[in-house]
Amino acid sequence: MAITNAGDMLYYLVFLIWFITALLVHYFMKSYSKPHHSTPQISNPPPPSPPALPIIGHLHLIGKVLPKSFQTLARRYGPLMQLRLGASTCVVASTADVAKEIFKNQELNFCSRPEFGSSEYFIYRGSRFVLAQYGDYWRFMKKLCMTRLLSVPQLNKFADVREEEKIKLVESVMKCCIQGDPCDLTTEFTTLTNNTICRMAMSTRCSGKDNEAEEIKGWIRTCLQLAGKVSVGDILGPLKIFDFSGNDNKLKSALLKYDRIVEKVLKEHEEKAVKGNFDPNQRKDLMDILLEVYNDPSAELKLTKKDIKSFFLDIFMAGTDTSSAAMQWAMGELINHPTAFMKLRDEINTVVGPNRLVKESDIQNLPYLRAVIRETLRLHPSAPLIIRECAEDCKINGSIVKAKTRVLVNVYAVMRDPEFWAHPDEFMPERFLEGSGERIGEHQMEFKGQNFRFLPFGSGRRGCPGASLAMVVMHAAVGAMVQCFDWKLKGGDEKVDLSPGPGFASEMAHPLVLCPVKHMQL
Ligand code: HEM
Repeated sequence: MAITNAGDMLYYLVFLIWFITALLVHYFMKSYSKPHHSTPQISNPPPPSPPALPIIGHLHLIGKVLPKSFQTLARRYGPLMQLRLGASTCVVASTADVAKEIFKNQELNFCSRPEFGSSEYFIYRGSRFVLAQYGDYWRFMKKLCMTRLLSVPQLNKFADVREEEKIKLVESVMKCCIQGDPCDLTTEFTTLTNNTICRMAMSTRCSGKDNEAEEIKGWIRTCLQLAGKVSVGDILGPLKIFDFSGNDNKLKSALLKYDRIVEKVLKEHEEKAVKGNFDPNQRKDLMDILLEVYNDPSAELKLTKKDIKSFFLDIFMAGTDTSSAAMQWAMGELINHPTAFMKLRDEINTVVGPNRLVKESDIQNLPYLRAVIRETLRLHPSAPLIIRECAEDCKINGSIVKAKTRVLVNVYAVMRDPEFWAHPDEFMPERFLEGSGERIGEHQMEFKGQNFRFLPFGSGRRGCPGASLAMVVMHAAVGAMVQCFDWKLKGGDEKVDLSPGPGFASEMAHPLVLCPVKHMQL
């Protein structure tokens, strides 16, 4: 990592001094307190663990792509292993059988998420639905998501909004074709998902003339980036209170700015409702629905405005980059597999014809498109490490997992397990087609975690409530990109670089910039 300024330099110097001192203190304490007799046999052993170093634990064994590093370690230490990354300990699950134990057989024991990274510094602490403990607040919000906010009838009411945003995406790429410019698909897909969620959530767009929405998008992006950096705090343990890098403070200030703008949009929605400007036939956006619940004296739980603002931050953070990353991977894989690309285009041509754009209602008649999206999510899950917390001591795979342990289900490893998947590292959409010989689950196209080999959206009560929305947006957008354009690589590259980026998420290491060539006239 390059040190770029004096602040960074000071930070690294202080960190180094702390690190060396702590290492020495740890060594001395250990050698003085070493027992002289061998420790008795433990009847309930913890999960197996690689040999650890003082202070840093297993950090030295971890490469920059976390799910891949964990997959490599699991081959040696088994499907359930314990790792210590600096000050934080976690248990990593890496096979479908162990995932089933966690997500199904012992579901209630693993229904909470731990506080991690930035959560202590969030101004919305206590209101975060994504990080909520399994309890009344989480149950209330989840029910609201499934029955109203992200339910299929509510999604259907906004089909026209998604159609408009998809057309804007096609027009924007077409503009690159006409001008002969390369097209940054990373930005295009992120704009699509941001705008779609923003319009469905609070009837504003995140680009063009709408400055409020543009600002919200900017602050959310900053929050996402800083939240990732602040997770390093987990590794520093108690020393994170010193906030050497200043990221915690930057995150707090970005969140306050986000809070101010969303508060303003909230007021506008309230005024509209009070003035009676609200047309009863007009569809309600998510903010209208949440305000209705906020004002409902008979609601099971009293929502606060902080809960509402926090919910929007959660769905932006959980829903935009995840969907955008999956679409980038799908395009990258398709371009590197021209036979699959042409097979998909032929299917769209046959079902949709040459005179109109593929739309959401076509998806059910496009099995190969559905197989392409599923195969993309199998190879490149946007949330490769699903984080849960164990409520009470329990036994899994012959080992004891202690209460309050963080458990990471490495769905990246599960979905590339050679025991269950033929040629697990190959992009082969055909495996998801009926009669392929590779049985996925009850239904060949199942994607909500009912079988425990295919888990892109997690599983059980805590599974992703945005899966249906993500699926319709991704199918329609990738379908349109294949239907309308041929894609050339920049500067003589032969293949799209499909290296994964660093960290927890599974984004591409480099932005996906390609040269589109018009194939279909709209
Ligand atoms: C390709 C796109 C997406 C992927 C791969 C994805 C994946 C996931 C995964 C793996 C989880 C954890 C599930 C578990 O613990 O079992 C999750 C949780 C969640 N996702 Fe998604 N997601 C996507 C899109 C979305 C969208 C579009 C939204 C909302 C608009 C959303 C909202 C959420 C929320 C609120 C949670 C937390 C649920 C809870 O804790 O109860 N996600 N997602």
